[in-house]
Amino acid sequence: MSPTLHFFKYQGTGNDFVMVDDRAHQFDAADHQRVRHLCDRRRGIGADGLILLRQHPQYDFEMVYFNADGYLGSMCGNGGRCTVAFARQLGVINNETRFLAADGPHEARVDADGTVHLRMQDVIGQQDVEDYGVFLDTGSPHLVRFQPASTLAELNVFAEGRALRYGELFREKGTNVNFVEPPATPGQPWQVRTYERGVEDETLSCGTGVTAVALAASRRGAATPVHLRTPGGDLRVAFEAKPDGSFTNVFLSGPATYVFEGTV
Ligand SMILES: N[C@H](CCC[C@H](N)C(=O)O)C(=O)O
Repeated sequence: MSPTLHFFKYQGTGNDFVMVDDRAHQFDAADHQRVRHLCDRRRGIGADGLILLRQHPQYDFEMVYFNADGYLGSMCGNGGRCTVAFARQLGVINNETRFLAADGPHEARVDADGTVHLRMQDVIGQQDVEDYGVFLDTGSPHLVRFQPASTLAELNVFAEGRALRYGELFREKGTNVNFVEPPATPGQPWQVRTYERGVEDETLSCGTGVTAVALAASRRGAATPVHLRTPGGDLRVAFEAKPDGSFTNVFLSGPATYVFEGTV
């Protein structure tokens, strides 16, 4: 039997997380089965991932992110914003912070309306992958596929995303897969649906995913900040494109909301 656990539930544009105040480093991160169980929507609390907020000697806190499959994931953008809101709720930070995540240090700022602006790592560049789309690493690996007009709503994201994620090209490490519909008229948002590695399903939104989409869209004329619409809500990505094809000052902005808490 695992010891009693007090948890908090957060969501950011419908990407939902079990959050644990593990400042004391007591949660067994190697217990994949327990994490998977807690994220199970029928047998547990239910979430796309679980996040530990841990104390760190050099940063305000450390964010340790697990996918719903129970294993440590790479960077999670929506989870990062939620962890910042959680740290604020716990009184660990005020409105600005510097914290550590799987891909290195991040800075964030919280507006009066609760919007969290999360600084992502610089992105080295983007790679065209045959007919598959554009590949970028925004802290997590992402394939970006631009779809023809008016096809995104009907697309079978689960089947198509899964085939690519387990396909020949990405088999070893897998990838997240984002399907994008450019705006029909200028000023409208870029629409995005994402199949997530580690959740192994479509989620309502993926933060590192929309970041990848925004940077890929910048090559197709999207100006910073890019407005993106996921099934779970709207996000914005601001960036500075450098002449060598890399990106710096990348910020992911959007809501991060407390849902409930409990004990299991
Ligand atoms: N939902 C997350 C992405 C998690 C990446 C994860 N699925 C992995 O590939 O390890 C986000 O908002 O950025």
